Order: sequence, then structure tokens, then C-alpha cells
Amino acid sequence: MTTSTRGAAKTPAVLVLEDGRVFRGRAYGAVGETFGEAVFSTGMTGYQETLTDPSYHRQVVVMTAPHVGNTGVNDEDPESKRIWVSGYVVRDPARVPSNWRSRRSLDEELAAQGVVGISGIDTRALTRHLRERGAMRVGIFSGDTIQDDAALLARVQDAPQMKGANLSAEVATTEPYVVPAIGEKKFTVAAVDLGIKGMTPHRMAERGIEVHVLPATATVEDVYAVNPDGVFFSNGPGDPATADHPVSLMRGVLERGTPLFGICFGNQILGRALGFGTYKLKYGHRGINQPVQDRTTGKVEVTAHNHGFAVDAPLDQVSETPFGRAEVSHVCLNDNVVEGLQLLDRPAFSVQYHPEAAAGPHDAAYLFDRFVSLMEGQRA
Ligand SMILES: NC(=O)CC[C@H](N)C(=O)O
Repeated sequence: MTTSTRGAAKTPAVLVLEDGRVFRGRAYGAVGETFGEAVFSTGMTGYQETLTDPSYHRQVVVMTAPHVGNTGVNDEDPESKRIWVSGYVVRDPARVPSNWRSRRSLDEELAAQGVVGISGIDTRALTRHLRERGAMRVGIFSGDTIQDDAALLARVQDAPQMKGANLSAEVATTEPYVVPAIGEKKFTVAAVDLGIKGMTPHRMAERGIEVHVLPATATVEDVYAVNPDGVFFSNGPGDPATADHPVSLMRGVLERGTPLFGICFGNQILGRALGFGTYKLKYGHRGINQPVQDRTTGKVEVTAHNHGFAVDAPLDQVSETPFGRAEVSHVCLNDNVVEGLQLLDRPAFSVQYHPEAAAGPHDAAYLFDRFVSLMEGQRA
């Protein structure tokens, strides 16, 4: 990737999908080339949180909202230390950002971080294509990297697939760190970082939890060395079928009966730890308006999603697992995909979506309170 930006808005760019469909537009952000899995996000706000979510590592994100960058880039909203998307696709980027917190334009930020993007293409047509054909590999090429379409297509078809990708270690912390409780400390949680977003420990800290964030390679001994009241497994990039170490770590936690909560990748890990399979969705769920039903209360919540894989568990029956009975606690009302699991004989549950979502909606914030209740129950 190169990062020259001067005149990028006039530099031609080409987006090539692995099935040969081509879109032509203009460079946005860094000029150069990039590859990844093409996925679309329907969120109309929260682009900074999307770009900096480590779960988007190796994905090229297509924004269905036509105007992106309107509020520029601030220093408060990132979910991690850098942008993780491997490429960014927008229709009509803001020419003049306007917001009291804005420090620079999104175009400048993408360029400064070396993230290659494309603008000025028909993102609606591209999204419909991905919805019909499914998420697939893509390349974006601008400036000197443009060659004839056949040569570009061959390069896209050589790029790695998302299925089978083991990526947590590429994004997670290598050193443990502590996020202190806000106010009085009530609990200690060991959070296994598979690609954690900054807002997750914050949501726990707000509830009096001191969060010990541990590397993805943490062992059962590392987890129990912090004397946790609860253990958390984070979101993260890649294919859950490859996450053998987190699955065996989680089994160690389930055996001990410590309260356990998982989000997104963490839900897929719980699924696997219980003996269920995972599979790749055709085009996944990404956005901030996905309807989910909490089957334990019957309530419907509007939620933030970012997942391309899902757990394969029976919806309408209680399953016997090595850790007792388990059931599907949450389901997506658009397509009946499993969105949450809970154990009936042990204090453990997880959701496939994002109750921490900083850009909102916040309907699902109660799940952090549920985790607190499990930890309180264990003490009583
Ligand atoms: N946000 C996440 O944790 C995503 C989990 C997994 N990488 C998926 O795409 O399904």
C-alpha cells in the first residue's frame, strides 16, 4: 500500500470482485491497492467505530449510506488504536466535514493510516450484488496499481479467503492490561481479547468491574491468576472454526463454573465449546438496526451487528451439552439466525451482536447487567 493523497479525489480507482464484476470510481484515502472480503454495513452513523473495530480486519467495508464522512474524524470515538478495515467503499464522501469534535477529514485519516478506499461508485448496485451472490473477495486498485481488468481479477482470486482465517492473534493485545472500575470496585473480570473493542471494558467499568484484559493466547492459569468473579470472551475477526485455543480455554472456565459472558466471536466460541458447529452466512449482518428477540423475556431489541459467521444450534429445543442444558436465548427476526446462547445449569451466556455498541442503539445494554447478576448470584 502507498499513501500519497495529493489529488487523490481525481485519481481513478477500480474495484474488482472475485466473480469478475468491476466498478470504476475515484481514489478515497490512500492511493494504492488492497484486498479483503467485501462486506456491506447498513449503519448510517458510527463510521469511526466501524473502521476501528478489530473484527473488520481483512474486510473491505462497503457503506450503504451514501454520504460518509460528514462529521469528520475525532479523537474520542475510535474503538482501538488504529483503523482495521482493509479497504473502504463509499458513494459520496463529504467534501467539508462539520462537527465540533472533528479534527480532520475522513479522507485524510484513511490516507494517514494507509487505508486504500474508493468513492464515487454505485454502492447500492454493489450491495445488491453482494446480497445476491454472497460476500466474496475483492480488490481496490488506484493510481499506478491499475492494470487491465483480467490481471487485476487474477490478483483478487489469489487473495486469502475469510473462511478458514485465524486472525485474533493479529489484532489482540500481546500484553495484559487493566481497565479500572469507575467508582467503587465490585467485581474483577478476566476479559480474553480476541479483538476487543474499547467500549466493552468501559461498559463493564461503568458497572464497578475491574477488567483484566488478557491476550488471546492466555491459559486457564493466566485467567485464574487474576482471581476473577467472571470471565469474558470478546468479539474478533476471522473464522470461529479456527479458534481452537479459545474454545479449550472456555471449556476450562465452564468446568469451573465461573460466570461467563461472550460477545460475537465469544458467542461462536461458546457455541463450539458446547459442541455446536459454526457456519458462514451468505452475506452476514452488519449495521445498527437489526431486530433481535430475547426469547427469555419475549422483548424485541434493535441492535448493532457485525458478523459473517453464526452458530448452528437448534432453535426450538433445549440441547444436552457436556456442560448441562443449553438453549438459544436470542434470535434475529430478519432471518432466524442464532443471536444468543445460554446455559441452564451453569452461569454462562453470550450474544452474537454488540450490546456495547458505542454508536448505539443501546437497547441491549441490559446484558452487562445480566452478567453482573450472574456474578452477584455466585457470591450469594
Ligand atoms: N464481531 C465479531 O466478533 C465477528 C465474529 C466473526 N469474525 C464473524 O465474522 O462472524
